[in-house]
Amino acid sequence: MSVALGTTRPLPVRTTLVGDPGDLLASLPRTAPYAWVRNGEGLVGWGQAARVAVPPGPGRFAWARQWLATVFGDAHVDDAVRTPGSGPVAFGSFTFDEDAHGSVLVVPRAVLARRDGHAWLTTIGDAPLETFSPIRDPGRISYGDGSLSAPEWEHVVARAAKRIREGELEKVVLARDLVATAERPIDVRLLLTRLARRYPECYTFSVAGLVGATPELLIRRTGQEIESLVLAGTTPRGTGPADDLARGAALFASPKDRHEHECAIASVRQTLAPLCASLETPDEPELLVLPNVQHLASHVTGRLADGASVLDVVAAMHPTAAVGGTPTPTAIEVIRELEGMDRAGYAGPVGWIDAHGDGEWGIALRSGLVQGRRARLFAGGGIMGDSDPAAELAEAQAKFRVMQYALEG
Ligand SMILES: C=C(O[C@H]1C=CC=C(C(=O)O)[C@@H]1O)C(=O)O
Repeated sequence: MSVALGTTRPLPVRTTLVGDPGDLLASLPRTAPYAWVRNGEGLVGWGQAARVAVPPGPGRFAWARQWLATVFGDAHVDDAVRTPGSGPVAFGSFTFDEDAHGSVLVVPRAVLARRDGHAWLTTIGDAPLETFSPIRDPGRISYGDGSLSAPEWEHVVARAAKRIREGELEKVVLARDLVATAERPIDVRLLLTRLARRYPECYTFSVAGLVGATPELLIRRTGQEIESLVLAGTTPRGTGPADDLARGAALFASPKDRHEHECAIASVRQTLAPLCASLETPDEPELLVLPNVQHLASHVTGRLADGASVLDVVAAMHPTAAVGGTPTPTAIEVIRELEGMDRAGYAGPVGWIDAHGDGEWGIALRSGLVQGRRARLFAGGGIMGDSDPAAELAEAQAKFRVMQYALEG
């Protein structure tokens, strides 16, 4: 059934190879751009062939999978490319909290993609597509506190650390929001272009107003193969190469950060193992150096045991301890109690899925929710018993810089 076209016609989908399209993001029209781009490769989409608000609740991923099965199953597909991301594709963003409204799936009317030197275009329907319009600058940006001021948030971090020391839980990830207001409406394409240029190693994404550049790959599924990049443990960049090196070494040697990272790896291992015939997790993390921060990073790979789709794997993994905590149920309660804000799609799964269940989903970090002239920016960090509130605030400020740069250039 074709939902957005308002008819009971199946979606007529056509994918063809195209010549090098250049910068994928440069093809996007102004309204509702969808994107998942890293190092110049990925998928961008525009228009809407079908869209659904996923109802909140514990069954939301199963509901989404069912909806996708209906929309994709009924489509008339002419796919000359037959690769992950060809044929009909849905972009999605799920709220961090399963009880929150705001999760969405969209099948764009056009998807332009590039991988390994090949580019392809998928279109749905015959109606003319919106064409490119010039990108406009949003003008001066001013910032205000979101739900908590910086000192209030430091206080909340101290309370969480105390509860960890008292044994209630092992780790919790706390975040805060900043509200950015521009002089003129914010053109998401400008943010995407700046993010992709400055953070090429990250996944620059845009789905239904949620925009960012996340370094954290929750899961990529290509046939039976899966990959994940687990991040936890962070230090801001230094003042120069020597300071960077010293900070990186200190991060690597920090028991607090290593423990924080081990919690994140353990949660990923625990949720992936039952789904996999084989699973490889490294013994030691590596350093991932980004323009604003350095992270402890572990690259996880595996082979699925059966035909689970990428969304099934997302459902099993979310929320990992990199954005929730350990143990997960207690951490979620503490987040609801202490943060005092709705995370919306921040720290939730964001990405794309095709009709064969392949796809790539990240954790929506270093992101903001853009609406008109306003954007709510989010950043947080893993809190342990020995966390220093001032250091956690500095880490969150460093993470905010990603979206502040996207807004201001
Ligand atoms: C919660 C965030 O980062 C997570 C991912 C990587 C490193 C993290 C950390 O070191 O605290 C966090 O777990 C954020 O960017 O808002």
